[in-house]
Amino acid sequence: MAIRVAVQGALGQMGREVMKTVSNSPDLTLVGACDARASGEFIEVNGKQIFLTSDLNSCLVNTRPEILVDFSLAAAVPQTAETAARVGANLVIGTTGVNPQVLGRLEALTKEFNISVMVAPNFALGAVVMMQLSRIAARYFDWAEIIESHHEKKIDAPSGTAIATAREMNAAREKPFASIPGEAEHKSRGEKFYGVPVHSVRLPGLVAHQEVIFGALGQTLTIRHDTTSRESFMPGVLLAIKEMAGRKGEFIFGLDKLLGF
Ligand SMILES: NC(=O)C1=CN([C@@H]2O[C@H](COP(=O)(O)OP(=O)(O)OC[C@H]3O[C@@H](n4cnc5c(N)ncnc54)[C@H](OP(=O)(O)O)[C@@H]3O)[C@@H](O)[C@H]2O)C=CC1
Ligand SMILES: O=C(O)C1=N[C@H](C(=O)O)C[C@H](O)C1
Repeated sequence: MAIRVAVQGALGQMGREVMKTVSNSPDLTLVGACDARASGEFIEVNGKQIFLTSDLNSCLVNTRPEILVDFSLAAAVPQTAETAARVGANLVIGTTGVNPQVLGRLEALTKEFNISVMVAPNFALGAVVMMQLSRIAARYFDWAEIIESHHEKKIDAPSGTAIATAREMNAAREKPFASIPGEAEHKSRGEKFYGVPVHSVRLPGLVAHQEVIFGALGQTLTIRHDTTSRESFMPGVLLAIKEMAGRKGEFIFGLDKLLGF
């Protein structure tokens, strides 16, 4: 039987792409769509009429999805998750900027309501590989910096991918990354996350890009990933939907966990 899927943030750049992808997938059925901007109208997705509402609770109660996919706003995630948990929908969350306290609450919801939640800062396979390679390189280089570049409409900074990359690079090491004494006085040195300076660029013309630059005596190593279209995220989103359907009481952070890295 096809997996029933609803989308939160349905009118956004990612939400629209996810609705198209889900409705094109023979194993999935798009049953509901929710967005803060909706005013209770039907929208056409691949020839099918889907009811779009700003009332997530009524959307979920009426459509009973197995999975709610969320690409919306970090500030909205706690309420979205509580609402989904109360109707027993599992969550696949791609929204970034979600703080560790909220992640803790999401994990608690999996136990309280016996639902499963997956949060992934990046669903593009290449980005997941970039993070894995950065984890490996972090063991051998004492110096590292991250430059992440995105479209000018991105609200959060730095990107969720950059924060997760820095955290995992730091966790892969036995000692902190090296730094320059007094560098905190210079804003242009970026903001440090887990000891790694992160620099955020926002420009029209960009989609999503990240460079992780490692340095050592007489050499640098650059690991770079470029997203040129939001289609890049869709295979990862589909994998997450299929993997998370039917799971109970699990909390998973990162697509790498589903790829067996
Ligand atoms: N994990 C991944 O692989 C990826 C993650 N992202 C993340 O996904 C999120 C969305 O990105 P993107 O689609 O580009 O952003 P958009 O701003 O295009 O879309 C977000 C949508 O969510 C709506 N929204 C805002 N608040 C709420 C709410 N309380 N309830 C319901 N809907 C709401 C917005 O409405 P309004 O415009 O009126 O605020 C908008 O329609 C971001 O956090 C981004 O970083 C993006 C790409 C890939
Ligand atoms: O907002 C975006 O566009 C993206 N956000 C995610 C992030 O913050 O890491 C993933 C990707 O970089 C695109």
